[in-house]
Amino acid sequence: MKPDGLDALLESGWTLSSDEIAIRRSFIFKNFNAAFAFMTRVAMVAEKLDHHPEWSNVYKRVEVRLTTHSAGGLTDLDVKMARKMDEFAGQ
Ligand SMILES: C[C@H](O)[C@H](O)[C@H]1CNC2=NC(N)=NC(=O)C2=N1
Repeated sequence: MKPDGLDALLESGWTLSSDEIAIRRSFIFKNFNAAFAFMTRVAMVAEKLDHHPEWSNVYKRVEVRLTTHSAGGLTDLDVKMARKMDEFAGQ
């Protein structure tokens, strides 16, 4: 069952994994400081929602994968996190 809002995310830069259990996006910032500031802001939301991204950072790039481990697929929480990330990244 696809969560509400997923299609809009997929039209705005997020991509669905081939097994359809996760979405991904690559964010590029102006420098490492901006990338790390983004990650810090997202970390606060992740703790609040008890929903955590899989991500990696190299210099000014942050690669994100969102899925709900307990559900084995995508839920409303992934959509919520993706929207927050887009907002914080100015996307
Ligand atoms: C015990 C704790 O609530 C769970 O492990 C939470 C933490 N963060 C989580 N994050 C994500 N992405 N999926 C989960 O199922 C999940 N579960």
